Amino acid sequence: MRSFSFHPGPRLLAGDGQSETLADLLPPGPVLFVTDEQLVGLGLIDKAREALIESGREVVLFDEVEADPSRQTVETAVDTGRSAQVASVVGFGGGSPMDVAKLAAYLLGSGDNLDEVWGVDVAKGQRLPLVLVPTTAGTGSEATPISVITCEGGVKLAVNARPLTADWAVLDAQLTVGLPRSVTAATGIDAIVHAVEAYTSARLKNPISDALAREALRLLSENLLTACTEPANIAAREAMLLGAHLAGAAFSNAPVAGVHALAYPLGGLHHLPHGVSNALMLRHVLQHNAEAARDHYAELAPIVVPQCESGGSQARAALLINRLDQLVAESGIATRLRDYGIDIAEAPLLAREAMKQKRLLVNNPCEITEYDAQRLYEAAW
Ligand SMILES: NC(=O)c1ccc[n+]([C@@H]2O[C@H](COP(=O)([O-])OP(=O)(O)OC[C@H]3O[C@@H](n4cnc5c(N)ncnc54)[C@H](O)[C@@H]3O)[C@@H](O)[C@H]2O)c1
Ligand SMILES: CCCCCCO
Repeated sequence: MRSFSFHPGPRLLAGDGQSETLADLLPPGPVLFVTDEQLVGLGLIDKAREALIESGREVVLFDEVEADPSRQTVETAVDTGRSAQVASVVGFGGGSPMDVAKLAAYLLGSGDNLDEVWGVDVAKGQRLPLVLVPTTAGTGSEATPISVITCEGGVKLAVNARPLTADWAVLDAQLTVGLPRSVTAATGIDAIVHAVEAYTSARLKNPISDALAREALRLLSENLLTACTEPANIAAREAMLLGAHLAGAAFSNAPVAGVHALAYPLGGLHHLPHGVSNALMLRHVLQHNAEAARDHYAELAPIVVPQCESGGSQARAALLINRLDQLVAESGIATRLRDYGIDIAEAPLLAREAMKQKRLLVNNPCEITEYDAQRLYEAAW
């Protein structure tokens, strides 16, 4: 067997109503509860917050997280937690609040500054106790040691280090039932991209990530459209949440690549939702990769197109790409850059920005040059 390492994620607690058991997972003392205003307004945090208060804990609410959170938001969350001398942190929401919560727990616990810890395995300090509760399905952020922050000029930077791994992830699909169709679709596609890119990750692909990615892709591809069309279908919602978590565990160890690298500038510069950015670039990057990743794509094809055991690897790879593209379209996501007011003349700038994501591009099955990226953005326009 080729040598590899694998880091398991947080301990997992799953099932209805589990988000109300947070008090059992946290030490005594004030809790920094990181979420966003919309979730507060929807009442989604109420049961969890009330349970913490009933347990005798002060809940210090930080609900200022925006989509694709900024450095400033992280620093404000840290200031809030430091002022209240919190003993633990809860991240409750989609990837945006969870990423802020991870960094707040780390920076409060270690005393490091954010600018000291960007990159892979730079953060080596201690963090505060941390529990993550995802409400989208999803980034899988609750499973990863990663936080992605949008910095000056729209450049997305990441902290990717084991201390950011939460103590617990709590999967409570009831929290995702109210996801609007557009968010269900975008976050579901993001999870599918995590699974596919982990399976073809050039440097760190490994048997455990492969197994997680395959099961994630099965759960996600079988349930995405049901979750979109039947939002109250709890079985579909559970499958999506578990699939997103497994995909997060997969890419934590076999990192994402070209689709994400080209998606980031669309989020950073145009504030497109993260999942939409991935959906826009998915078909084009997979087609670019098709020759280099043909065998791996062919191995994944029967998961999303069950009757395709026959046919050569090239044909099955094409079936995978076409089926995923069909899922994006049927989920209702508009799939052209022009649909979001982006001018084709921006392709060179977007390509230059994508090239900054070298830590992602090195995981792609084949090279993506700046010219390739420009061409892919033009194809996506
Ligand atoms: N750390 C990681 O491993 C990782 C992985 C992928 C993406 N990300 C990051 O995650 C962010 C995107 O996260 P996201 O796609 O989950 O979206 P998000 O957290 O930005 O939320 C998107 C919108 O959906 C709303 N929402 C969330 N849950 C809801 C619910 N249950 N019902 C109704 N509305 C709900 C939010 O209020 C928000 O308005 C990006 O910053 C991306 O870079 C991180
Ligand atoms: C190191 C960057 C990892 C990216 C996570 C998916 O958005």
